[in-house]
Amino acid sequence: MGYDALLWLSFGGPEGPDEVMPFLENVTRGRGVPRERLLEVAEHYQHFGGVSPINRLNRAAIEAVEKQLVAEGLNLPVRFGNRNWQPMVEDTVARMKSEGVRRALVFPTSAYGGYSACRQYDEDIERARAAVEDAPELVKLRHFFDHPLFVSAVADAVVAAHAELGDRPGIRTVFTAHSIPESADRAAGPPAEGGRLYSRQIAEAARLVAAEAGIGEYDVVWQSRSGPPQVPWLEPDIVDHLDALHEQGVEAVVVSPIGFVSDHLEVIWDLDNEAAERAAEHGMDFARAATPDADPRFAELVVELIREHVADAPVRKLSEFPVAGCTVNGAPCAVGCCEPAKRPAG
Ligand SMILES: CC1=C(CCC(=O)O)c2cc3nc(cc4[nH]c(cc5[nH]c(cc1n2)c(C)c5CCC(=O)O)c(CCC(=O)O)c4C)C(CCC(=O)O)=C3C
Ligand SMILES: [Fe+2]
Repeated sequence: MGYDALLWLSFGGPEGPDEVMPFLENVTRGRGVPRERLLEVAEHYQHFGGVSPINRLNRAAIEAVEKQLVAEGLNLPVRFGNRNWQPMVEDTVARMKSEGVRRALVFPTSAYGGYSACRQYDEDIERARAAVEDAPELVKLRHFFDHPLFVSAVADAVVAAHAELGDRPGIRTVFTAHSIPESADRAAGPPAEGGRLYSRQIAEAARLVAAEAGIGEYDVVWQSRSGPPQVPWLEPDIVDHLDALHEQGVEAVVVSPIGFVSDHLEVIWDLDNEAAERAAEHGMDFARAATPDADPRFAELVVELIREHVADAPVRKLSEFPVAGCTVNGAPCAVGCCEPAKRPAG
C-alpha cells in the first residue's frame, strides 16, 4: 500500500512537576510570551501534580486506532511523537527510520488550519526529518473539522451535555477554541483564499455540529489567550462571554471545546475550572461537552483518513471548504500558507 507506519503527531505535555518549566520553555521558545504568563500557566499544571493528561490521552487514542486498523485489516504500526515534550518527534522519526520505515502517514492531533494548528506541525515534520539522515517520507493527513465522524461525535457530546442540564429551554450552547493572535488568523490559509482559515473553519465546524445536534442559537468564542495584552487576539474570551450571557439573562450554558480533540490542560483548567467557576458565580448551570477522542468514531475517523491514501476511500466532508492540510515532508499547502508571524529579533 506504499506506507509502512503512522506517525501520531501531537503537542506534548509534562508528566511530573519538574517537567513543567522545561516544557513551557520548549512551547514558547522565541514566541515573546511574557515570563509572568509562563509562571501563571505553570501553576495551572501544578494543580494537577505537574502532569498534563495529554500524553495519556494520546496513548489511549493510539491504542483505539491500532485496534481499528487491525479490525479493518490494515497492517500499519503507529508511533507517537510530540512537538514540545517526550516522546519528541525527532526521536520518534529516528526510531522509525531504524525500524526500516521508508514512507509514513502522519496524523496531527488538530482538526484545523492556521499556524499553530497546522503549519507548525509541518515545521515539526521538517525539523524531525532534518535531524535524521535519509529520513522517511512523511505525508500529513488532511484537516478533519468537517468530517462527518468528527461532527457527529462532537454533536452527540453536545446533546449529552444538554441532557445533563435537563434539556430545558433557554440553555445556551457555546463553542470554544484556542484563541490565536488576530494577525495569525488573518495569515491563516493559502493567501489566494483571503485568510482567516482557522476562525472560518471553527465557525463552520460549530455550524455543522449545531445543525446535527438540532441547536438553533449558539455562540463561537475563544479561550486560553496568551501573549502581551496590547496584541489583539481573537475575542470574545469564554469567561468574559459568560458575563455577557449572564447580563442577557441566560441561566444555563453548555460549553463545547470544538477546537480540541482531547481533555488536555486547557480544557480541564480553563474550562472546567475557570469558566465553570465564573458560571457558578453568576448562578448559571454549566455543563462541559466531552471532546471526541474517546468516542469510537474518532478511531474510525483516523482510519478513514488513512484509507483515503492507502485504499482511495472517498473523501467524506460536510462543508464546501477545499481539502487542506495534506502536506508532504512538511512543505506548506501553498506558498505563504499560514505564515508564522514575524517576531522582533531577540
Ligand atoms: C490553535 C492552538 C491549539 C489547537 C491546535 C492543537 O491542538 O495543536 C493549541 C493547542 C494546545 N496548546 C497547548 C499548550 C500551550 N499553548 C501555549 C501557547 C499558545 N497556543 C496557541 C495556539 C494553540 N494551542 C498559541 C497561538 C500560543 C501562543 C504562543 C505560541 O505561539 O506558541 C502554551 C504557552 C503558555 C501560554 O501562553 O498559554 C501552552 C502551555 C496544548 C497542551 C496542553 C496540555 O499540556 O495538556 C495544546 C493541545
Ligand atoms: Fe496552545
